[in-house]
Amino acid sequence: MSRIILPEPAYQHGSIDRVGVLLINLGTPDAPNAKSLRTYLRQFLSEPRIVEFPRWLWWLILNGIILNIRPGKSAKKYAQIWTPEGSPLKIHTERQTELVAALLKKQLNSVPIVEYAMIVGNPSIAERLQRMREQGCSRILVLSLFPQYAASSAGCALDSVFTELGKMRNIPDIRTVKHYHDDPGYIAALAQNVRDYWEKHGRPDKLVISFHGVPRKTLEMGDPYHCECQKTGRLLAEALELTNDQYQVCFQSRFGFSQWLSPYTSEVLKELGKQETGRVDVVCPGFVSDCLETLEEIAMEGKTTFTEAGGGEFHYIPSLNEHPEWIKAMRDMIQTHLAGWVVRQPSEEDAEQSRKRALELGAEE
Ligand SMILES: C=CC1=C(C)c2cc3[nH]c(cc4nc(cc5[nH]c(cc1n2)c(C)c5CCC(=O)O)C(CCC(=O)O)=C4C)c(C)c3C=C
Ligand SMILES: [Fe+2]
Ligand SMILES: [Fe+2]
Repeated sequence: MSRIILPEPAYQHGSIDRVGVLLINLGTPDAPNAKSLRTYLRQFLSEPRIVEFPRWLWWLILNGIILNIRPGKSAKKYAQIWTPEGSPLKIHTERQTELVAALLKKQLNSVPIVEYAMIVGNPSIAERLQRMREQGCSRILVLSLFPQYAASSAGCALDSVFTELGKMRNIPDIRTVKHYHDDPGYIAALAQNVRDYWEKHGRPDKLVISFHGVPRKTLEMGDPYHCECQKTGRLLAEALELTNDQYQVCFQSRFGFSQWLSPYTSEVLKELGKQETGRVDVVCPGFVSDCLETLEEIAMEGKTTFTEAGGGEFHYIPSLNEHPEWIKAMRDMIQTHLAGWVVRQPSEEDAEQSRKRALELGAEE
């Protein structure tokens, strides 16, 4: 396949040499209607890392069946979670970007340009990489907003970045963070978010820890996603000091008819309902922003499944969204991976720690 290497403005000696950070999330439709959903689903479901099927056969199924039925159905679901400012996924991703940029600015003396992009829809990875190059970014750190690596999520994000870099003449330095399912800052933020919720609303009989599913065959083909989800689940339960019978890891959002990772969240909730469990809380650590899959599939559909089967109270614990511990965890990961590219300045917290230490030392003398 031939590839066009794009022209660039003439090279300038002494031109600005900036560091950029690109956060990547999945993407969301532009509006909750069938037309926008058709565009979104066509792009999403044409990604070879999302649907691994013989191309010609998948083209027929996608265009002949799925794009005629799913856009209308999905649009109705999106309409239930849409806000006056737009799609929750986009709003949270935008806010996270602004907040982490502000924290980095406090701590680094060479301030990186922080942008976000979406694998599917807008703003696209191509557009944002181009914009970062125009702003003088010659070194770019890519952090995908999927803590657990799956070929269909973080893999897809990295693939799209590499495709765009492959078209550039003057390719920037690139660093990538492919996963952080066991990062201590991420786990501490998840645990704090759950504790905050329990402080306000009390505790459940069972904590259901639900992750987005993927086809089971991808596990057999070497995708680490299943193991990374299990590890996040275990570390979160340990941080919350839960015993084995107080939590359950499971997988949601099955698409199509093949076997996906199990147990399925819907079946777990039905079973807990049948056992007349007094209260179930569900948390979704794989989604750092609330989106269709958490707000509709879990908080609405999941609640109905559980209560109709005979269960008592159902609570959905919101995603990390703009939780300060999560923003700090992102900042720390970014700083770690920018090592050597930017110089760290002592933060307010560091200065405070030094003042305290000086006072303690004074008292000891
Ligand atoms: C968290 C990581 C995700 C993985 C892994 C993932 C795999 C995956 N998804 C589909 C099919 C669909 N997913 C849809 C929505 C959606 N998926 C994720 C995340 C992961 N997907 C998010 C964050 C969202 C919500 C986006 C939003 O706008 O709020 C959809 C579209 C909605 C619908 O019509 O149901 C589809 C389709 C597959 C096939 C797959 C792995 C093979
Ligand atoms: Fe998905
Ligand atoms: Fe779903």
